[in-house]
Amino acid sequence: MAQSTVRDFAEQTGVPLDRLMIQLREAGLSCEDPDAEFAESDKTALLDHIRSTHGRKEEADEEGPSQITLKRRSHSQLRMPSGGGAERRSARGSRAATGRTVNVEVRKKRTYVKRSVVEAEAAEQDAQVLERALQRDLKAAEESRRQEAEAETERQRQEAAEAAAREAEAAAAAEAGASRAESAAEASAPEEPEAEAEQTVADIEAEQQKAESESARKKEIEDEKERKRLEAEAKREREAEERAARKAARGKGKARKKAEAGGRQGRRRGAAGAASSALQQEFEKPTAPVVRDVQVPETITVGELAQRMSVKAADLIKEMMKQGVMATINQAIDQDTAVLLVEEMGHRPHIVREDDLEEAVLGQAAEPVGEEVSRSPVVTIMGHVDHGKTTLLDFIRRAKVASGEAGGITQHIGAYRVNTDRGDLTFLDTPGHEAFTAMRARGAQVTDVVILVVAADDGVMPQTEEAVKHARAAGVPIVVAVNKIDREDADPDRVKNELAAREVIPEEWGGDTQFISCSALTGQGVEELLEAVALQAELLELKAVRECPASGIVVESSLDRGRGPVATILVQNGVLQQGDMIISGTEYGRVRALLDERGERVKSAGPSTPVVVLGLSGLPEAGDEVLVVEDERKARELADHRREKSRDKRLQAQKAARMDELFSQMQDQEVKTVNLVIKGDVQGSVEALTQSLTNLSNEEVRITPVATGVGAINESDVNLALASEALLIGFNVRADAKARRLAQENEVELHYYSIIYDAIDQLRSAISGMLEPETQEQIIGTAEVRDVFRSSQLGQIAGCLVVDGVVRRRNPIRVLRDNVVVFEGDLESLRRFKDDVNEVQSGTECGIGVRNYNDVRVGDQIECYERVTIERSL
Ligand SMILES: Nc1nc2c(ncn2[C@@H]2O[C@H](COP(=O)(O)OP(=O)(O)OP(=O)(O)O)[C@@H](O)[C@H]2O)c(=O)[nH]1
Repeated sequence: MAQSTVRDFAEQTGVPLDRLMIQLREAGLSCEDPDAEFAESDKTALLDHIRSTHGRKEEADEEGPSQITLKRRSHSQLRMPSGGGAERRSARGSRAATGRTVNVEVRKKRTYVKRSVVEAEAAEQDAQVLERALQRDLKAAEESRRQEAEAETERQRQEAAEAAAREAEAAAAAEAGASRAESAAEASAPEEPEAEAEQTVADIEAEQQKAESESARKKEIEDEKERKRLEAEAKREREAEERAARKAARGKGKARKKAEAGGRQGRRRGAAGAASSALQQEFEKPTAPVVRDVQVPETITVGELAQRMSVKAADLIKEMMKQGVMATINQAIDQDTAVLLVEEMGHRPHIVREDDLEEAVLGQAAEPVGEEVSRSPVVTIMGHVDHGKTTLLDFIRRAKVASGEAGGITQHIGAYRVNTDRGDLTFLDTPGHEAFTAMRARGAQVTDVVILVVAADDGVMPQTEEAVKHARAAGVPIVVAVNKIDREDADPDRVKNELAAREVIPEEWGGDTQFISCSALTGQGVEELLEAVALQAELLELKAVRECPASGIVVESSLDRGRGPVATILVQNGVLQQGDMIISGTEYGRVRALLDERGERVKSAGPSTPVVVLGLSGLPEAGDEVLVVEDERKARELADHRREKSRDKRLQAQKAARMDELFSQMQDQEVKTVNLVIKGDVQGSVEALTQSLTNLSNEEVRITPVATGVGAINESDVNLALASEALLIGFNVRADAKARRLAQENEVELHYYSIIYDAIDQLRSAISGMLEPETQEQIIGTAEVRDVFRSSQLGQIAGCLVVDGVVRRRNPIRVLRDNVVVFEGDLESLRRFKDDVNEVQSGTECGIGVRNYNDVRVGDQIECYERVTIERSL
């Protein structure tokens, strides 16, 4: 505490200095110099003195009165003139005849206080002030002393701790040293007393260390407690902060959303609110359009494409609408459309090939490399229905196929290898009916030569023409078999003429097509036909690679109850072995057995050999490529990949179809839909039937196959037919017991067919019933207006001559002027002379009154017509 003088103290307290000096002197303190230091001891003494003198002074004052009060009273009279307010104002005045006299009494009081008392009071006040000041000062001094003492204690404690640490270190060092010294001590015994002395010192030091370490340990515990407390506190604070931050973030999020919305609106409306300005602070607006590299796979959903371009799906959909494409966010679009859209939106599309896995798995198999060897030709027989295709093949392979077929028509592709004198020929027996167009087209793709069968008695028919087109499109040479030459009405030249008209020119006429007259029934000319085919094949120099993984084409597939999926495969390259792992479309499997066209087991099949394969996981599609792969894992991988791809594509097609439907329905609400569920024995038949039935669709009736499949009709087919209100068609298949029961319960009709014509005809007639009957107008008579009369009763009457047909009173009419209809309505009256008649024949004059029309003129024509309702059929 800073030192102060007596004068300072007097100034601080406001007590006059001389009084303070008196007080000090009275307290017995020798204070002559007011600028001398006012020590604490002096202050204490002064305080004691003040406290002690306080009571004594009061006692001393008790001697004699401390004050005297003097009182004086004086009287006087005032004379006041009479009247006026003075009288009233005088409270004590007496009334006189001439004036008034007022007695005035004045009282004075004066108090005298003893000087010593006043001084004592002042001294008392000062003493009180001094007492308070001294108390305050002394208390402050004491407090500072206490603080100093505490600081000192703390310092000492710290020093002790430091010393303890030093000691501990020294002890550790000493211990290390002691172990070293121990051996030395053992060697030098005379040093023992010194060692003892050291021991004593060491004991004391150890005692000290112990005490110190004890205190240090306590301190550590305290520190630990403190640390934990601080940590807990910090944790609480952190959590509180986090909570606050989260809350703030939520608030900000909302604010940002609002800001974004505001920003958007702002941009749209051109108004910038506070929110949009916040947005601008957060994001820097790009100075140039951002061009992105966008990977475009084979199929992609609209949403995903938008994401890859970093645009909003809604914007992309808008762009698509501009391009005339309607799509939803989850709809898959094809690669071409996606590329177009990416370009339209100013980005760079990169087409992603999804065949990498195909290449990796199939490798060499896809592209056969190796020494090429000659192979036998694959021949397809085509022609119009009933022109003798099956009979011809039957003759060639000497087996009765035609007689075993339902309705005498070949229902699906069969592949047969036939040994002839001119080597092996592989025949694909394609049916002649138009329904099998798709299969024929597929057959032509694997075909080297086409035998076009034309019945000599029938000539070129629609399917003959179609076969020519398919062969031409596939670039396959044709050999014409002019069949049924044994028939009396056979006219081979007619066939030549008709085909020449379709640019199939016979060799003898300077063309390049061999025409062979034959009879499939008698076998006449069949040898020549085969020779011609062999010759044609020779010209083609057909080759195949034998030493490579086998590959081929699925000709047909069906589900066999005992053997599972069965596929007829035409091997094109390599040699297919039993035990090979093959993949075909989305199916794969190890070849369990190979069967030839006679149903006999074979171990292998080389190029141009048709073979039945057992062991696939499912039914491949006719026309699918078959490839041998290294192992099952790869085959499975690839099959899965393809399945996924095909599912995507199917999804895409389905969605597109729905959209189409939607739009067409919007355009025309009157369209009737016939849904079909078609099941068949083999894939080819189902496909063909589906196609030909779908082709029956027209503007008014749409035929939609909702489901197709191979195998018996089961419960789920019936359920599907129920749900989609579909006709259930079984082609060469029947419903199983459960399905039959379900169908019966729900009155679902089952339509079984084994001849494709029947299915088509029946559906056609069913659909015909659904067509709206057509109403046609037929003009039944015309009359010319020769004169016009007016009748008071009937109004205007036109005198006419019926020039054509008959005019009937009940039929509607039209009035034509210069062949332009001027009125349409009914007849009011039809008269012949004065009689009303119902009809007037041609060449007869009559009077005609037209209802609600009085402007018939001479030269007009009155046309009488009737409306006829015509039932329609397809
Ligand atoms: N006279 C005579 N009849 C024949 C000849 N070839 C076929 N036919 C008869 O013609 C009819 C039809 O013969 P198919 O072999 O079934 O005719 P297709 O072209 O195979 O008929 P689809 O399988 O329905 O396409 C049968 O009755 C045969 O007997 C022939 O060369 N001469």
